[in-house]
Amino acid sequence: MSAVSKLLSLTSELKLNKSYVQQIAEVIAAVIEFEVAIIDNNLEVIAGTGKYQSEIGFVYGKGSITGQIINSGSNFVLDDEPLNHNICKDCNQKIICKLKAGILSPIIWTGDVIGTISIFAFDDREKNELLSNRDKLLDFLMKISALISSKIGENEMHGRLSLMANQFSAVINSIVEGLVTIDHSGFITHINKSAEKLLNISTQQVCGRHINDIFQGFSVPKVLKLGQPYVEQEIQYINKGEVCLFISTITPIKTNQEIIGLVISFRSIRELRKLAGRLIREDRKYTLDGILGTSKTMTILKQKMQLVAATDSTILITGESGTGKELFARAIHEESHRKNGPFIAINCGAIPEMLLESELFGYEEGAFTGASRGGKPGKFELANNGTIFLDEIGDMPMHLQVKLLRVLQEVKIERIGGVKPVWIDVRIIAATNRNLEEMIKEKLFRSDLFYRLSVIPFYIPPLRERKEDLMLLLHHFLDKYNLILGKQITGFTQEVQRKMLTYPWQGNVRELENAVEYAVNIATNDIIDSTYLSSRVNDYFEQNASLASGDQPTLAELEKTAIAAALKRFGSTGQAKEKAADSLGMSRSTFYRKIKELGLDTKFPNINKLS
Ligand SMILES: Nc1ncnc2c1ncn2[C@@H]1O[C@H](COP(=O)(O)OP(=O)(O)OP(=O)(O)O)[C@@H](O)[C@H]1O
Repeated sequence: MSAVSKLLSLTSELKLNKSYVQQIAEVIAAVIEFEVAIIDNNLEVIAGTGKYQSEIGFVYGKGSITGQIINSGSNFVLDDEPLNHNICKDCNQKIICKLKAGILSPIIWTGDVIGTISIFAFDDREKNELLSNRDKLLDFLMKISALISSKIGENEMHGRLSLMANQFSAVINSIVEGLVTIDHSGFITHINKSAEKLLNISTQQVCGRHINDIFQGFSVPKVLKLGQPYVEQEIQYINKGEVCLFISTITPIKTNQEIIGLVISFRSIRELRKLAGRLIREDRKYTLDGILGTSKTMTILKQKMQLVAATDSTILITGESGTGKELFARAIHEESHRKNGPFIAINCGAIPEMLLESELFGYEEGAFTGASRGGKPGKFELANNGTIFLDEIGDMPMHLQVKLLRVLQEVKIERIGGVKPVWIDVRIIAATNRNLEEMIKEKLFRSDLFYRLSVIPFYIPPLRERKEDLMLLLHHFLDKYNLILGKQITGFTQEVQRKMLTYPWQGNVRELENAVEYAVNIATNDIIDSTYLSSRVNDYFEQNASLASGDQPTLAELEKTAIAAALKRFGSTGQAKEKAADSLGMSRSTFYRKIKELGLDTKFPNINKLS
């Protein structure tokens, strides 16, 4: 017990062990036939026999002999009646005290006097006996006193150990890793809560079983022999026929250089992969560098976006669905000085017209039936000091287009039912996959709003127009889903590549990613062939049979023909090659690499002839 808690509860060490000290008192009294008293440092009688048993709980005064022994910490032999003895002069009990003689010994624990153990004589026969054996009895009491101290130490240690064990078990059970401990023969001694969950097994079912009944993939004797920790070992657990793979770390438990067991900590590989996939995705997300694309159009797009990110001008991003409009909008926000402010996205096409106005501009309390108490801020207010992304702006109803135009002109909003304007500092990025110019002609979109929004217009070309990006994305998504799903698929057959390059990808990058995820999920080979493509993709080629037929040139052939044609058209000087690369939407370095890979530079006689 700590000093603080002892003070708070006023519980002495002796009192905490009172049943033990009472037993001691009774044993001594039975052996030496004197009355025994054990009194703590609060001068309270904790245990005793005869008169002292009935005094348990009684507190003596400071002037009592015990009080003085506790103060001095020395043994004492009372060889006369209290009234005649100097030590008893300040005791408030001395008039009624019937003592004839006594021997007192302090109980010392961790250097402090925590009480006394005493034997007393109450008649002349006892007095003679006690005094004639004083040395032996004192020695005996000192030994008993030491015994009590060691028992207190033992109990305290036991208490501390069980507190530590409880804390340790709480820590062990709170960690996400599964933990299994085994003894030196490989029998399981303990598992934590996470292990119970991961193995779908209870402690009772598993403790006492051999580790190799549970895990396959490592040899206990080998680990015990080497005595080295094993890091990131793959181990297998078969649960009702289903194989679960874990990554484990195996650490020997040593005492005095001897290995007495092992701790196996493990995590599900599947979960780790999911985590890695998420981290990769999140890490890469939302910066212009993180947007994949090396085609000329994408490279220029990213450069321009980098430049305008620094300004506050309104941006309109157009492009088919799934081309990455929101991704670009987020990246612009991240590259801007507003990056520490909020990025608020709202899909104007997905919210019912009735709600869109209040979602955008908020409302005051009582603005309409059902309006929340205290009102509600709209997305514009929430985006203050940041960026608002108005997705599917082409779906915004006409009356809200008017209101939005006013916001753009006046940089302030009014909540529905509100009277005072709220000034906002928000950058607007709008996006649509609709042709706003056509909509203007059909009077479905306001031209004044269009011009206000498209201060800086960006068009993201569809995937089918940037084949170089398509191949890059294809392999990126293959790596990503290999990692997430724990597969080792190495690539795509020529036929699949050709199909991927020919398929129109109406859903663009989103659709491509879904197609790869689907294929990696169901593939059982290490290469993706046409059987692993979704029926949507395969149906397309069934309906357009000629597109995917074997008569079609391979990807490499297509590339070779395109590059050769460009070289033929522009020539093979440095400047000409640059123009040729431009015309193919390829970066210069890729173009040079391809020429080399395809053997076009020196081995293509026509080119040299034409240049
Ligand atoms: N260049 C790219 N690199 C990596 N991932 C991309 C790229 N372009 C798009 N994606 C991914 O494709 C998916 C669709 O992107 P996003 O939502 O930005 O498209 P969108 O044009 O806004 O679509 P919609 O018009 O349907 O709202 C997202 O998962 C995005 O991360």
